Amino acid sequence: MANFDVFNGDADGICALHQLRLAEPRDSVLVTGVKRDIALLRNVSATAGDRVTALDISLDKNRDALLSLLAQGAEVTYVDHHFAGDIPAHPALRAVIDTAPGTCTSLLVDGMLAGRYRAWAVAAAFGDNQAESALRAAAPLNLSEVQLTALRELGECLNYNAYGDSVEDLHFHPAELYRQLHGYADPFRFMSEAPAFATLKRGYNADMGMVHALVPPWVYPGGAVYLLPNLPWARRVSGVFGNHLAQIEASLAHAVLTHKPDGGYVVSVRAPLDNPGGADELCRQFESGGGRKSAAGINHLPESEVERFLALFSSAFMGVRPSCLSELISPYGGELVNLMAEGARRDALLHEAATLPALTLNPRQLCDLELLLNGALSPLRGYMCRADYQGVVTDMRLADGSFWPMPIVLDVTETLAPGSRVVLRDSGGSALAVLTVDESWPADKVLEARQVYGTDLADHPGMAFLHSLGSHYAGGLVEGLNLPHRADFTALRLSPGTLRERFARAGRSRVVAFQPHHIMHRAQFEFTRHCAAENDAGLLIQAFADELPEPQYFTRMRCYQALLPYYPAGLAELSLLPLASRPAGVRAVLWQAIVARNYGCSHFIIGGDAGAGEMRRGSDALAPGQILPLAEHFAAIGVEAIVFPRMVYAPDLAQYLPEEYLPAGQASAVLSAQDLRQRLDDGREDIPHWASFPEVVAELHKLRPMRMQRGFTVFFTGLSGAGKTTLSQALDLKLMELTGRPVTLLDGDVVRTLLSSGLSFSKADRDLNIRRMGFIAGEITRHGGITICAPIAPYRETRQAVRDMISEWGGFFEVHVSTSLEVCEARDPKGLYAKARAGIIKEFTGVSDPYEAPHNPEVSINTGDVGVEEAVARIVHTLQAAGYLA
Ligand SMILES: Nc1ncnc2c1ncn2[C@@H]1O[C@H](COP(=O)(O)OS(=O)(=O)O)[C@@H](OP(=O)(O)O)[C@H]1O
Ligand SMILES: Nc1ncnc2c1ncn2[C@@H]1O[C@H](COP(=O)(O)OP(=O)(O)O)[C@@H](O)[C@H]1O
Repeated sequence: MANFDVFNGDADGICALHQLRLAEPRDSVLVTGVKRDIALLRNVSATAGDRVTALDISLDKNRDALLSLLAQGAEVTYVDHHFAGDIPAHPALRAVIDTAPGTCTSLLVDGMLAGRYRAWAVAAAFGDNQAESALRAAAPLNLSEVQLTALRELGECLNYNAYGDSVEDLHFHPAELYRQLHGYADPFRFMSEAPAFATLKRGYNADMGMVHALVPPWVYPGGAVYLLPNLPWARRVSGVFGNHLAQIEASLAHAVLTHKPDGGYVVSVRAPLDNPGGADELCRQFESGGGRKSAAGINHLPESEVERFLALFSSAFMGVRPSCLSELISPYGGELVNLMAEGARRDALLHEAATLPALTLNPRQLCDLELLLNGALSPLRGYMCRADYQGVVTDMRLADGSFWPMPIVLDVTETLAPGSRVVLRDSGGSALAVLTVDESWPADKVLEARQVYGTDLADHPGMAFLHSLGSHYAGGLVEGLNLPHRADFTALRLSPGTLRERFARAGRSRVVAFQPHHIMHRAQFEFTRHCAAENDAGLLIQAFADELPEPQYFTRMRCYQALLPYYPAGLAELSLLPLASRPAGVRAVLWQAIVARNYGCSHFIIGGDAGAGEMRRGSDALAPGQILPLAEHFAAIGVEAIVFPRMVYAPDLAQYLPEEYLPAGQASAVLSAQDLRQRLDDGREDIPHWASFPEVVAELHKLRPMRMQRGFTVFFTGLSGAGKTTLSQALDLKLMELTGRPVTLLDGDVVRTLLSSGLSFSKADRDLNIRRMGFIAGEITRHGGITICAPIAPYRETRQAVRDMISEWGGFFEVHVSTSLEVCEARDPKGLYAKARAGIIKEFTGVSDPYEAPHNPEVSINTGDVGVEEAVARIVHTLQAAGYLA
């Protein structure tokens, strides 16, 4: 005779079995699964005389299997509180089924056991979101508040463990969790002693932290529908989250849609706690739906059924709810400017544009124009005229007295006639806008550098920026014809209008802006999430899209995209910001805050970008003493400033926090950008999860593969006849032997006959020759290839330029073939030295032209002393030591 204990994997199923087996111990086969796995009886192969106990799984969903077990002669005890339909009458079936909203299976078992082990039933009732029933059942136990709270926590944690798409998502297989429980008759001892409980509690807190600031994408008068991403934490918390919502807003119904790994959604529905009914009816209208009156779910809701579900949900729960109108921050100056011409006006302008003089905008000017056209620079309606410009430069005020920190003018190379009209084009010739010139004047860059960029220094980046501008400025109104054409990440190029609409639809009244220039790691993620939660706000990540499309840019964007699913669903929006940044310290920050406001943001995070060194704090983004005056200016802008603190990770607390809040004695950890780079270079997988997300690290690995997979260039330099060609050819063969990768050999002679034919041996031509070679080597290195260059390359400065160009993409190894002039001349393999000495060849390196030996080459080889094999071995060794060869 065999025993089978079949039970739902949630708190109610596990506790019900635990109570029963404490009272009536029995060796049994355990049959269970994730909470949604309710058709469990079919997994039981019992025969005559076997005893089957089924707990907390709907009889209706197990009807066929039950009938077949009974037909086999098994004896079945069935205890449950879910929809049962007709209960079969059979002498071998003992059914204790009650579908009343206030009960649960553990309470039914508790009734069967006359209250023995009641505390477990209380925990289960809490876990099943039946707090009132739990308290009623607990009354005779005379528990303290602390004990009641503990039982609630126990129920919630046990219940939480059961949610997931499959048992892989769970912390414990429910059968294993039951076994862990089994040693404890006293739930309080279980909580204080069992490591399993500590694990669940930690997991629960971490997962609930993720949903803390969720905002529902669908809101109805009677309830709200939330969306969770396709990630294990989301699958784990989906059901518990429903209970949590039910408790915090008892008058409303809630549904949580969780993306499933293979498409579609798992759905949890909770009826309002104040009026518990209707959840099961709603869910049963879908093929895989079922449950109880107050809490029900759908195992698989296909994408195509979402609309139908939303319609049924909103009509099932028609309660009255105060409408939550969005009170998004207004645009700066009150109104969102839209400079795009439409309809007949646009047609007329397009027609006129064909006849107008044109200005072709550079990438920076394109960014400025795009922000003007889409309203991000509201209330500006064009480029500033002189009075506005001067007010802004000297006093941060427009002519009308309103605050504005950054000059926005069109820089040109000569004065434009007032009243004239100019068409602004992109480099492809598309007409973007028509400017009516109001004023044009010569730029006073010295004044602007001092006032706006706070500098007189020639090498200040602000000065370089100003010098990149034309010598004159023009101001005047702009009418838009086309937004600058952008081919990359088009779905992320959202205008202020579009974003405002999205925020309003989501019922947002507050939005925090974060404008990163660099990759966001865990510290940035945690702080931004925290800011949004603390301010009951959404988050807008405004990724700067102002650089030329370098590979780093694409990596950056892909990293932001990879990060998004980690935010609670609906919390964060990612959008590209076509803002050409200015190295103007405080003024730049203030300007960017105005732009953020126009995009709908009420809060603005200052600093926090993970730059070349370590993560920059808000205070590091600005010079000391600049933070305080900011407050006043932010007040003028109407946006709340949040200064990014130095975030540290506290391993013992398993969380990030600002360093200043780190409790005394707590250890802290920070992974510096340098350390991260080093680990990436070494191909190490051990980048801690607290430092960055694996998806982000994977993107970085793509951009910066480990050295072994990266391209490199071996650059020989030395006199004619020194042995460059001989060594490079031998190295070429060796590298192919060792790596199996193709190698490109660019010999001085060969390059001169093909790429640089016609070039002389003057200094200028030699430089050009080497730069060409360097460019090609750089391209090959960039794409992960191996290149060997073997020119004379007599000038140090040129070799350094090539080194700089190539090191950006991969390894650069300078090999000085230092064979002496005497030896080279004695060899004179091509008879060139003889000709040079005879004056037949002019400007011959070493004889009548200079050779600047390298100061710090990676390798130095004098082929007068060192044989070819030994020389190649030395180079290979250097490449290995640097990690580029195995
Ligand atoms: N005036 C003069 N000076 C130096 N070399 C001369 C000159 N005229 C011709 N040659 C031949 O050109 C080869 C050097 O070309 P490179 O392109 O390597 O020279 S450079 O790096 O641009 O200085 C060099 O090849 P190698 O002997 O292999 O070095 C010479 O064969
Ligand atoms: N150890 C050595 N390494 C390289 N070349 C050597 C060595 N010993 C003698 N030679 C000879 O020196 C000459 C070097 O010429 P080459 O490789 O064309 O020099 P480069 O390319 O620097 O002008 C060849 O004739 C080569 O056979």
